[in-house]
Amino acid sequence: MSERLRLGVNIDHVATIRNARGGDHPDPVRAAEIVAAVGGDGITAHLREDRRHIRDDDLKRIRAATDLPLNLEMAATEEMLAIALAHQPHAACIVPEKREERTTEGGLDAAGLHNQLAPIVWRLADNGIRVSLFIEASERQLEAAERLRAPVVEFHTGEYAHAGLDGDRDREAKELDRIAAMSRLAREMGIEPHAGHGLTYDNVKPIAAIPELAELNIGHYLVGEAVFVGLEAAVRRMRQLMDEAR
Ligand SMILES: CC(=O)[C@@H](O)[C@H](O)COP(=O)(O)O
Ligand SMILES: NCC(=O)COP(=O)(O)O
Repeated sequence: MSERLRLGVNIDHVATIRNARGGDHPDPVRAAEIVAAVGGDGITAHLREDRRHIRDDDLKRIRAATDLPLNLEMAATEEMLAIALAHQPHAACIVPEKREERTTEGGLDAAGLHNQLAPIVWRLADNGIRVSLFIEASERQLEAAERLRAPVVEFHTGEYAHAGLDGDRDREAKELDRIAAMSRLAREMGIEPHAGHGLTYDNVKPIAAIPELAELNIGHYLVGEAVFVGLEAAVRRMRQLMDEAR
């Protein structure tokens, strides 16, 4: 099952740089256009409740500027549901959100939050939006995703990335094994597995080599690299590493 692994580029942190000065530059829409031109498979944007990077009008402009599928990352709230229904992204990835966190620290507790998630997941699905759940790679969370009838899960690769940064090879290998095993299980359950968070040129290949994974979403590192080499070159290089891994 080693189909071409899709690359969704998360452009949140182009907006972070823009917002540092409160103006219009750099525009995440321009980033989305570059991703489309260079052969990226999708745009990911996380409309945080505090609007620290992507803002509501960015979604509208991104939708208008490119035909690439938009994967909207969102908290499971009525406010975000209404925004998703208004903008009709290709996919909505439900993520956990804490106002005070620096970034998304862990996976969504799809098991513990079933009753809160179900109406949101099902209304998105009823409106033709492909729902993904951003979860830890665990059997419990996969079973919860199955109960919620989510067609897609995205495994949070943050722990894998942190283990690598800490130089803890055992933990890194354990995390990788866990993501690989849960990717296999997801396929057995008929759920399409994706992965993302904290992926870089250095750590992407073992993840990209997991044959069951259909998509990676990568953002912060690519935007950081783009400062040095440009977004086009950064996306091309990531694409090349992903292709080499398969
Ligand atoms: C859910 C997720 O992993 C992304 O949203 C990504 O981390 C970029 O957004 P933040 O840096 O705001 O978490
Ligand atoms: N869902 C993960 C994502 O979109 C990108 O995460 P990161 O590469 O910005 O850490």
